[in-house]
Amino acid sequence: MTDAVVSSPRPVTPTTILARELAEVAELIGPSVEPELAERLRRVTALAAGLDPYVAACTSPESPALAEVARRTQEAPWASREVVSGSGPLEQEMLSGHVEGRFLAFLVRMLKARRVLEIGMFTGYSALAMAEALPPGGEVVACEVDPYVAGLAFDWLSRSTAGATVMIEVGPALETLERLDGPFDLVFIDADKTGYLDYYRFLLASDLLADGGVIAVDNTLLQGQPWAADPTVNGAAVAEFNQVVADDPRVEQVLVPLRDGVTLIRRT
Ligand SMILES: C[S@@+](CC[C@H](N)C(=O)[O-])C[C@H]1O[C@@H](n2cnc3c(N)ncnc32)[C@H](O)[C@@H]1O
Repeated sequence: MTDAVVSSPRPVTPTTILARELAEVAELIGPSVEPELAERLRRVTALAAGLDPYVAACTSPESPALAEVARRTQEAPWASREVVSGSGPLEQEMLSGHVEGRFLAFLVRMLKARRVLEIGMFTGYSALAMAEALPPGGEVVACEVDPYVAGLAFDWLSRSTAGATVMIEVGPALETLERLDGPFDLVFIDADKTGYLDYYRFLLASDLLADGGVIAVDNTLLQGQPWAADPTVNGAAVAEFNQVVADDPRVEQVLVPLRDGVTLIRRT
């Protein structure tokens, strides 16, 4: 692969964006600053920049199979790839990663889940993280609209025993949901942000979610856009989603400020 330039993911979470902003502010202010201000700037920058590495260091490591999916995703030539209608541009930053993967796996085990539904699979990292936590005979059904990434995920996941059990459904997720049979003990929503409300409403109106089942929704902090920036279309969609869920008397929910935010929702 000649055009693959391996680059580190850019900051896409409130904390990593904050760390980058603080480092840039320190750069702008320069060295000729009062010692106390310089020291405080150093402290807040260290606080923000050190959080994610510390959280990762205190979290169980990812499996070799997951590390492999992460590595291959980082090395894939996203920039040179044509956008497939409906999916939007795909980029390595979409991958949830080590800590969120362990979080999802923890949920699977805590719920004693047997069937898991993922809406938005990308290269398969979170699907594999959840599949690894399932008991024998359990299954992950993973929806993905983009045939290119679905193909990558199929190839990469089939290299591990747990990954080979992931059932990949290619197509717009809402159409897939209409023909799936429930119930699922855990549903992870991580696809197009403008579709979140449709997925949520469909899940609550159908029998796809098991009694006591949990919906986990990714990116509900969306880089801080709902409260701290002019929101993009996706930011506005997530802000509306969060408000609808917060106002919905049928459910209880908690927004966990993990990475870019994960909201856990269950019927009351
Ligand atoms: C943020 S990525 C998912 C990341 C993945 N869950 C992980 O942790 O690695 C979002 C994915 O949703 C897919 N997607 C977008 N719109 C979709 C739709 N309508 N139906 C199914 N998948 C969709 C995109 O193609 C993309 O691969």
